[in-house]
Amino acid sequence: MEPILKTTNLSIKFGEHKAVDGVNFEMPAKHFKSIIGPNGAGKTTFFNLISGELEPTEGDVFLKGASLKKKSSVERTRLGVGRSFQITNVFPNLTVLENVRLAVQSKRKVRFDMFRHFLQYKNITAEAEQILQQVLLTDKMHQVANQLSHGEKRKLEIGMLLALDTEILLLDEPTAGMSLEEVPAILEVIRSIKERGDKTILLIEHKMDMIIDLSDSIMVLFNGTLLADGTPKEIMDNETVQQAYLGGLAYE
Ligand SMILES: Nc1ncnc2c1ncn2[C@@H]1O[C@H](COP(=O)(O)OP(=O)(O)OP(=O)(O)O)[C@@H](O)[C@H]1O
Repeated sequence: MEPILKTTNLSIKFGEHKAVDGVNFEMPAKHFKSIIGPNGAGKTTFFNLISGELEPTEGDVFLKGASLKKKSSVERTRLGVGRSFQITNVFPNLTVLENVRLAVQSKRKVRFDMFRHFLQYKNITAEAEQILQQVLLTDKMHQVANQLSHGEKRKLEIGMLLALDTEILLLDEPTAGMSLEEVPAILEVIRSIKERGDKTILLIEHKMDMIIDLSDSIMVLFNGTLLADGTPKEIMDNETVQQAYLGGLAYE
């Protein structure tokens, strides 16, 4: 079966530095793949190349066999490649519900007009509330976004990504900067998305122990190159990975 997402020789140079270097990767639909690798390995740059924020120096990205070379990041989102929002894309003075409602609206490409589209407006609100339930933010629905804790902001980012309803979710370190108490809730949110079974998920995570039992497969980036790609067990048992990465860095 055609992989849903594939890269061929994907590479980008910043000056003389190859941040992503000839990466060939593919994944089937509804698969959960994690990307690990030490600081500066090229993980976020790899995401930026897939989502279209950066243009490759060489190589290409394919969605269901079709080249994305000429597609902007907005077009890629429309085609089904969703990248988690950074909190900077969230309207800080709007409530959590209002933010998610706007993301639902943007997916539906409708203009807000409460009188002419009252029914549609109710549908959008219902969908936004359902998403907030999924990301465990129902009790914060009416709170202004900039008053959320760090962990809650990350849940909101995931909620806004879900609102766009893309087939593929690119999640860049959703637990970054979180306090230890906040981590289980975000992992629960991710697990529940996986268990619904309708998304293809690519997740960058630093902390190996967090993703072992979530992932169908794990790929390891090192100095911009793809060092290994396999089941969690294969990656744990891989000697090159152990030497390059697991020898201390993964649990730092
Ligand atoms: N826009 C840019 N201009 C120049 N160099 C860049 C740019 N973006 C990334 N780099 C460099 O590319 C390399 C890969 O960075 P990247 O952020 O992708 O790594 P990472 O694996 O995501 O690291 P981390 O785990 O720390 O987030 C680094 O050496 C970084 O300094």
